[in-house]
Amino acid sequence: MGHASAALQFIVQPGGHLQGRVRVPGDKSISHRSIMLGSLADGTTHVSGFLQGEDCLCTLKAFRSMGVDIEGPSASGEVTIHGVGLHGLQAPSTDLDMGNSGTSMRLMSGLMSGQAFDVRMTGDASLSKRPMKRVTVPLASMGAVIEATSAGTPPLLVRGGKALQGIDYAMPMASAQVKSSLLLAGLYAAGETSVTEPAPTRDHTERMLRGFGYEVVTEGNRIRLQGGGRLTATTIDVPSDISSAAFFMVGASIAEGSDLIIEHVGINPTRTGVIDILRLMGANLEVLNEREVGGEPVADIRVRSSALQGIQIPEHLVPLAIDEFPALFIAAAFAQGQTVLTGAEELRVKESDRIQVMADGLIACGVDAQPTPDGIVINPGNFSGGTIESHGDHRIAMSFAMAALRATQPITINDCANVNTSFPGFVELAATAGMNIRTVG
Ligand SMILES: O=C(O)C1=C[C@@H](OP(=O)(O)O)[C@@H](O)[C@H](O)C1
Ligand SMILES: C=C(OP(=O)(O)O)C(=O)O
Repeated sequence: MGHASAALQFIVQPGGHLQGRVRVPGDKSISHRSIMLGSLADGTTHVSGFLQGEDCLCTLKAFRSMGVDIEGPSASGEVTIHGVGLHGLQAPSTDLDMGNSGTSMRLMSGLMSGQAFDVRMTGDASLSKRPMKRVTVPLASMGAVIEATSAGTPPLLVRGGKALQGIDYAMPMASAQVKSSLLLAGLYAAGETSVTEPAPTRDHTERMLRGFGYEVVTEGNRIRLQGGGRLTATTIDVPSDISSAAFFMVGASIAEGSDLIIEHVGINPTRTGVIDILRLMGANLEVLNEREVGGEPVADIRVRSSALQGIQIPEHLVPLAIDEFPALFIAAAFAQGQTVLTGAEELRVKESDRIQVMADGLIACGVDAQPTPDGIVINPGNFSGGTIESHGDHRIAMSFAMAALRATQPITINDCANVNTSFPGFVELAATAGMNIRTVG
């Protein structure tokens, strides 16, 4: 992981529009969870539409190194997982490399806490700076023993052979990773584990556990399960990732003359904040052909260009669009009037500090962007172009690529190799849809 060149650049020429039909890769959150639960189930789980991004491949390799026989992924994203049962994992002979993936590190912290063996989990430079106390502290209160750096960052050494006890935990931040980590530890804990979220977050773990026949109760913002059950193998059809679709929603909204259909997008209501926010800004988005695929709602999304308005982003939408803010800041930069975001301090602890890094990039392009502790104020102006430092953050890189559609000068984006963590084939797909984008390095 992360061996691709850090010097990879995107060079995007200004102008153009997006048209036709595109299908973006599979959902990252669902792909991770399909490997985890499929590995721990009794029986054989078939996954289609699996995201072959580096993040999910880290999760897949981790389970292979713990003795799970996993076939694929095939070129079309088919994966077959021969589950070993909740107690069938074996000690890996090496550290588990989680690459750039916070989801892998945090969810696995919970799962590994319930195993009979020790595991050491490492990550790349970005992941090694991300906060893990948000999982290690509540897991410790369940009886887990996890060693981290003094700053509470990876590498993490998770000690095995500990008896876990269920807890009733009120999460201090709205995090699906923390919720999922505790629920996965709860599978191994005595009694009930319950997590209360301050605001709804993505519920893929709960849905997928139910899909594997495990009872999970959701009452308002409280989610609970009993330890000691079993998972039964199932079939998982992974929809396209709305977080990847978001770049194209923003690109088609800002680029005059665009008319794009993004196919088979997951529209789980805990993920659709980006649609709500863009609509509040005046975007022309149609949700077509809604259907249910393997327990997750899916639709085609038609996007036509429109004149966007700056808005005050409602705080309740923040967790429902958490990964889409880099793209939404680009939309705001081309809107009429000011956009204000608050209540989004979580953006500072993603693959980069997404508030600061986006503000720096917008300013480099000539836009007035003022970071605040928990958000940003964007005053759209003359968006010229320039050179952007993505800091190895995939979502920063793809967001600025889309900005070129309305910029007046070319945009060069540095350090783009990590686009492969979530969106392999981004450059090719963007070019097919009408962008003038190439890679160098
Ligand atoms: O559970 C998940 O799959 C994810 C949860 C979110 O993180 P947080 O739980 O830290 O908000 C999100 O940013 C991440 O890309 C994926
Ligand atoms: C925050 C993200 O992922 P992770 O936390 O898994 O690294 C993301 O993909 O935007």
